[in-house]
Amino acid sequence: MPSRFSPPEIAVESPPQHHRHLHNSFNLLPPLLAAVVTMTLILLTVLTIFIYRKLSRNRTAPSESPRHHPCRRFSYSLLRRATSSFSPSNRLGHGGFGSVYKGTFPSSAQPLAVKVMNSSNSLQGEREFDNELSLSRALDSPYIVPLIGFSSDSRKKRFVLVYELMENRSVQDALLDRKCEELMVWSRRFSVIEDVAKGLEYLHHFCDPPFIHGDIKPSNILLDGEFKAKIGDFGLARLKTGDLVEGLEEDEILMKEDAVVEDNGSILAETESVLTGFEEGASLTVADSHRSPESCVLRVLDSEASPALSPEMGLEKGSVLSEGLSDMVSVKSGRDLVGNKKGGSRRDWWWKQDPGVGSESGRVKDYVMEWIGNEIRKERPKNEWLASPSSVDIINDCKVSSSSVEQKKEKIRKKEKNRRPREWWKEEFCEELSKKKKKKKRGLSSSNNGEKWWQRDEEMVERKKKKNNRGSIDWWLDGFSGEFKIGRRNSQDWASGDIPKSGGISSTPSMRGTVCYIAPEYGGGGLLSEKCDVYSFGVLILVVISGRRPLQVTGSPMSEFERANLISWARQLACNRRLLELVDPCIHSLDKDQALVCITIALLCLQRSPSKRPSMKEIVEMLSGETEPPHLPFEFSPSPPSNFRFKPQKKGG
Ligand SMILES: Nc1ncnc2c1ncn2[C@@H]1O[C@H](COP(=O)(O)OP(=O)(O)OP(=O)(O)O)[C@@H](O)[C@H]1O
Repeated sequence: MPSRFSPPEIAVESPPQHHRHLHNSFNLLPPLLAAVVTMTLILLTVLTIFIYRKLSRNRTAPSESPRHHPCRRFSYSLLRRATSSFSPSNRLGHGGFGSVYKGTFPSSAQPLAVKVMNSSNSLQGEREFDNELSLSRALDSPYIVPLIGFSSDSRKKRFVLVYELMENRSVQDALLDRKCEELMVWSRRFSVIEDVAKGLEYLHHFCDPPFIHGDIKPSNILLDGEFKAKIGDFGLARLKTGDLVEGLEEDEILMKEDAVVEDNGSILAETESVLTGFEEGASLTVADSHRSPESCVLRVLDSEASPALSPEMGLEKGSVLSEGLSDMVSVKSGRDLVGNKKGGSRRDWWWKQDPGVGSESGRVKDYVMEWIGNEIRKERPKNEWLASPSSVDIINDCKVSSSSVEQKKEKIRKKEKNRRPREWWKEEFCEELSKKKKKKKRGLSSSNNGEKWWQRDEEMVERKKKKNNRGSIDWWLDGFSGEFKIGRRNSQDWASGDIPKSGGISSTPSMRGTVCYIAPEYGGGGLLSEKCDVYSFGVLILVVISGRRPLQVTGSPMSEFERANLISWARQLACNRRLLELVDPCIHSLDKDQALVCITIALLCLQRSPSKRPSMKEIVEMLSGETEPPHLPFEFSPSPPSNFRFKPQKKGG
């Protein structure tokens, strides 16, 4: 019988205690690892989300803009790539505060215009950037250049604005420089005028809050691919504080009578008042006298609002601001200027013949005079008729006896061949100035009697009309009222000129407009009102219709001197009922009625009294034919033929 084998009992030793612990640890390891990995993953995810959100906010964070096209923040490197490192070949143009480049994002085909503000040397660029950004985001109209985005880094002083590209660039560029064939059709020019009028109407009356552009001129009117015009560059724009502006319009200007230098329509007065500002602590930098006066931007820099000018920054009164401002007539002004007449006559600048003695005024004089002289010489370098009064005689003699003209011309040509040309135009201006001086001495021009300056002005026009024997230069100078003017300001002006801040919009009184486009009352120290835009729009209409700059010397001598000042020429043509002569001869398919309406509107806009200028709403109605333009004011009524002529030198015997 098989015995049952029972295995020997093996004493099973229980594992030692530390082994059990080890075993337990091994058991715990996987979940522990899992926990660590999970935690790490969670941390990484959170970190990634954080970084991603930060990056994406930097690149594309939508602003609180009410616009349909949200204004986005772009990284500087993205914009650099979009413009091939701001390559000069992509440069579309250059303004007072930097350059504009064409670009495209790698991810989209939309072409862009990238404006890089040069703010390395002054705060003005940064200010314009802030101003433009705050305002443009609030605007949404087919007549305004859309702002797509921006990039800003105040530490590195990089401020960039990104706009929709306007294929045909500015009116200045397309009409005055390139003379685009497309703009030689009347309907296109008319639609440019209409579009700008509607854009300004939107700014003044429909957008919320309403704005004043402050710098309407051809280089700020951009043309898209179909030559539709849009208003751009809101760097000098301000909030239109309706009641304040309208309420102050007349009273404040009246109060500023003293601030406005006697306005008798003379370029000398205008030029002088600019210079007077300089005598009192202004600064001017003019890098290139070949550039036209309208390429100069007047910016009055308040000493308090402009740390760029503070002594701590090493800049003193009258010092040159910066390279970047080189095309600007910049006037440092402010409360310290109140009545601070320096010793000597305010008109002394003219007679300071040595610009090198450190006088800023000398430089301004040089600028204006050199520019006119350059223009004249540039166009007709061989025309010795310009060289001396005796040459002018030849012109006059031409009318009398054409047979001897050639002989005389030849004689004078030989005589003056090696002589430095006498600049007759300078002499004329000097003559005019001394006449005014004498007049003032007699006290004629100081009578004030509480009249508004424009009333005096209009009376002067009437007086002038009655007076038939006007000097040759008077007539030509009529249109310059305000175009070159910066009047004195008193502390009250500055205080009242400071429109209260609202919605982060710059209210600094430190900015002006552009020479030739700036309204006389604003250049003369008044407030910026929507009527300043209306005035600039008037100049713009004349430029668009005539295809000429507001100050331009070209072509044949006699007619050109007459036309050089576009505004006075238009006024003169109105008096002589020859308005259509203003129309660019290159224009075809002209609608004469439309052209007459446009010129009439321009003249209404250019009235010296801001309150007499029409509103943009009224202008749009006139342009659309809804209402008839009113009759031109009395100053444009027909008068006896102008006495404009070159003054022949009296000959002995
Ligand atoms: N959105 C745009 N599309 C195409 N071209 C543009 C655009 N914006 C500006 N430009 C071009 O760049 C030029 C310079 O513009 P910018 O606004 O910087 O200066 P400006 O208006 O000429 O002078 P400033 O601003 O000093 O008065 C314009 O004249 C225009 O030709």
